[in-house]
This record gives sequence, C-alpha cells and structure tokens, in this order.
Amino acid sequence: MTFEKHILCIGAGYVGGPTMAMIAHQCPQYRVTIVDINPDRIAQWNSDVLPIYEPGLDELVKATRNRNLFFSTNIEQGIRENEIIFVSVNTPTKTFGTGAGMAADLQYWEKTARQILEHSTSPKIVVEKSTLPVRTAQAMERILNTSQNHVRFDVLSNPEFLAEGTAINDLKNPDRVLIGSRETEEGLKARNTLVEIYANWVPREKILTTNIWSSELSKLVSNAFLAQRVSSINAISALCEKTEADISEVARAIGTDSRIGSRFLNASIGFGGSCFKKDILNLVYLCRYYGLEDVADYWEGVIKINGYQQERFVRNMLTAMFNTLSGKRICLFGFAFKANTGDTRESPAIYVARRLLEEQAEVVITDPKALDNARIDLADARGTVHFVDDPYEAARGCHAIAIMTEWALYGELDYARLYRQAEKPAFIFDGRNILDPRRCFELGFNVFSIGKRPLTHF
Ligand SMILES: NC(=O)c1ccc[n+]([C@@H]2O[C@H](COP(=O)([O-])OP(=O)(O)OC[C@H]3O[C@@H](n4cnc5c(N)ncnc54)[C@H](O)[C@@H]3O)[C@@H](O)[C@H]2O)c1
Ligand SMILES: O=c1ccn([C@@H]2O[C@H](COP(=O)(O)OP(=O)(O)O[C@H]3O[C@H](CO)[C@@H](O)[C@H](O)[C@H]3O)[C@@H](O)[C@H]2O)c(=O)[nH]1
Repeated sequence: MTFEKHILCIGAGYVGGPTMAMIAHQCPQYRVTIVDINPDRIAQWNSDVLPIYEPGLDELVKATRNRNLFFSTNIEQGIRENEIIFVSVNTPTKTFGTGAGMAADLQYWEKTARQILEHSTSPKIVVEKSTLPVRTAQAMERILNTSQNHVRFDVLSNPEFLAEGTAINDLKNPDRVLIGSRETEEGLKARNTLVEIYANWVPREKILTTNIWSSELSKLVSNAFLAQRVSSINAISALCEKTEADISEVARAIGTDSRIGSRFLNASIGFGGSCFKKDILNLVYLCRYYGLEDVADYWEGVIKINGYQQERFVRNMLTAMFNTLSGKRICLFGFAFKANTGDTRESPAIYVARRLLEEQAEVVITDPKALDNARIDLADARGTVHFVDDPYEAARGCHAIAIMTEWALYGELDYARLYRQAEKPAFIFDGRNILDPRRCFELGFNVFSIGKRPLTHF
C-alpha cells in the first residue's frame, strides 16, 4: 500500500504513544512510525502490555499497530524515510549547573536535533511536540541550518494539551490544536501541511495558528493558569478550615460565575504530574532570565502554595492524631498523581508517604494501577512500607486512611466494613474530598476533609 504521508515521532512516551496512535487511527492513509532510544519501551509498545495505562489506548493501538502504526528503535531509518518528524522527547527540569532546579533540561531535545540533521537527506518538517521554553525553535533552526547538504528544514511548534487519564478523549475531541510557525512563505506552507493532518478529524475552527513564539509560550502559560486555579482554591481551603466556611460551597458559589467557570476548582492535597511544576519553574526561570523578577515571583507563588498544601495535610494528620504518628499504621488510598493513570511523577502521595515515614509511621499503600511505580518512588525511603493490592487488606488494622488519589473505587468501598477493621479511634483524611464526611463520621470515623470543618467524636 502507498501512504499519502510518512510521519515519524521521536519519543515513545505518555505523549508520543497516544498522540501518534490517534493520528494513525484517524488517518489510515498515513504511515506513522514511533521511535525511541529505549529498546524496552519499544518492546512494550509492541507487546500486549503497553508501557503506560490510559483508558482507551489499548484498543487504539490494537486497531492500528502493524497496519499504519509502527514502533521501532531504528531512529536513523525513521529520520531518513519520513518527511514529517514530531519530537516528543522528555524535557525535565535541569538538575545540574546553571538553572538547576528551574530551567528545562534540553539535552534530549538537542541530541534529537543533531540526529535529525545527521540523517536527513530530504526536506523535513520538524514539529516541536515536547513542552519547551519560548524561543527554543530558534535554537533548533540554528542547529538544523548548519547542514552542508542543503536539506531544507521547517520547524513548527505544536504543543500537546492532553491530560493523563483522559488522553484519548482529549486527543479525539480537543478544545483546540495549536500550531505555531514562522510567518514566511515556507513557514506557512509547512504549517498548512500540519493543519491538513489534524483537519482529518478536528474541526477547522478548533485548529489555531499563531506565530511560533506565541505557540511555544502558550503551552507554558496554559499549564501555569491551570495550576494557578488549583493553588488558588487550595489557598482558600486553608482559610475555610479556620473559619468554618466550606470549600466545596465556596467553589460552587464562585464557579457558577461564568467568567470564573466551575472546572479545576477541586481543592486537594495539591497538584502533581510531570508537567505543572516543571513548566511553571521553566516559566519562572524565563521571567528571571529576561529580568522580570516581579512576574517570576508571582508565578513562583503557585508552586509555593502547592508545597504548603502538602505539608499542611501532613501537619493536620499529626495534630489530629495526638501529635505523634510514631508506630501508627497509616493506609494511603491511591498513589497516582490523579485518577485513571498509573503515573506517579510528582505525585503528592510521594511527599506525604515520605513525611509520614519521617514521623516513624508505618505506611501501607494501595492503588489499582500505580503500585509498581510507587515501589520505585519509595525504593530509597527509610522505614516500613507495605504495598497491597486490595484496599480492604491494606486498611486492615490501620489507625488512619488517607485518600491521595480520587479513584472512583475509593468512593464506592464499604466504609462500615473499613471502620470495623480499623484501629480505634479511627481517622479518615480525605485529600481529595471524594467521601461524604457526614456519613463516614456517623459510621464512627473522625473525618478530616480539605477546606471543611473536621467531624470528630472527641
Ligand atoms: N505527560 C503528559 O501528560 C504531557 C502532556 C503534554 C506535554 N507533555 C510534554 O511532552 C514531552 C514528553 O513527555 P512524556 O510525558 O511523553 O515523556 P516520557 O518520559 O514519557 O517520554 C519521552 C520519551 O523520549 C525518549 N527519548 C529521550 N531522548 C530520546 C532520543 N534522543 N531519541 C529517541 N527517544 C528519546 C525517552 O526514552 C522516553 O521514552 C515533555 O516535553 C512533556 O513536558 C507531556
Ligand atoms: O481541580 C483540580 C484539578 C486538578 N488537580 C490536580 O492537578 C494535577 C494535574 O491534573 P491534570 O491537569 O488533570 O492532569 P495532567 O495530566 O497533569 O495535565 C496537565 O498537564 C499536561 C502536561 O503539560 C497538559 O497537557 C494538560 O493540558 C494539563 O491539564 C493532578 O494532580 C490533579 O489531581 C486538582 O488538585 N484539582
């Protein structure tokens, strides 16, 4: 079969895998190849057990794999044979040198640019899919244009907005697709090629085109605004706990103002995930780089409140449980950074577990999808940690249950049974406000929710 377009994606991660599977699924006329330097990851993508859990992903991959979707470790061949190259490698926070702990680490990104340069023998459209500091495209262009063999490269920015746990729906019905390009004749032509790909299933009016710098910056700003909402509601949750205002009522009251909107106002133990913290730190670093100290401080506040909220949660546990957690068995319901994913990157549960261990508590962790990652995250933690699949088993004999992840299953458990099995006095700390506090209280628990008056029997 001859294919209309040949598309490559470098980086077979949480973004590269689902994004390309969606293109392959919606566009059977294109041939899509995903490559990665990690052979184990590629082997998993080619197996029955995919490397990431994402509702709907298995079906998508099964329908397209070895039809017009291919996973490979042959990066050089991939570059040679494809005219459109998405780059979706990781861009973590730098851990060394200048900008350590703040700036984006662009080493994987730059290696990819050099590989593309080395192995290209025909014109390429290079698409930034990874999240990058604004003006990275310029560096990319500079590297690519050192070529002696006069291959033409056009660099586009096409940030990804999918959220984990809902990635397949987000990709299929996106609020928008953003494509940034140079505003030259060639830049606009490359942009149209990418617009054409998405137009196979995304309505035209949802495909936004901008200059390349706006596109790069909009990705960071989008995450900063979302995270800012979580930190704002979490900051107010602390005030609610002092004043007997109820955070759910406040969120509803403000969220019904259509100018504010109701989404992303769930108070919690704080945001996690691989993106929010990293991208805001990146934004803060950029602001400081350009001498915008006050702007940097403003956005840094979003991260500070997130750390404050996590520590506040542990302190509340400590205070409520008579100022000592030493030797107490505490069960964490959930370890993933949000529901419907096995991903634990930057999960608040990591912080909470480590702090509880510092207080010499015995920690029992249960999660339907994230236990393998949890084991890795806590491999170097000192103290007693158990990993248990069944939530009833995990909670047996515990002094407290702390809800870390809003998995639907934790709302549906038999809390009367959990109470019977618990050490008394029994505590629930609901870090996601998914339980009915009054009902749990009536069953006998002392209940501490986020931003609500505690319900205690003493
Ligand atoms: N995870 C998300 O929900 C999400 C959403 C939107 C945007 N992003 C952004 O997308 C990018 C990728 O994120 P992710 O979560 O998919 O990361 P990931 O770590 O899951 O995947 C990145 C992959 O790139 C591979 N890789 C690194 N260097 C390579 C190279 N030189 N050649 C080939 N492969 C290489 C790694 O082996 C890894 O498998 C990041 O910039 C991230 O900020 C992530
Ligand atoms: O009201 C809310 C909403 C979210 N969260 C938490 O915030 C974090 C992030 O959640 P979410 O944004 O749903 O998941 P991510 O997969 O991290 O997705 C974000 O980060 C991605 C990576 O850049 C972007 O593509 C997405 O648009 C952006 O939503 C999680 O810990 C959530 O539990 C809350 O505590 N309260």
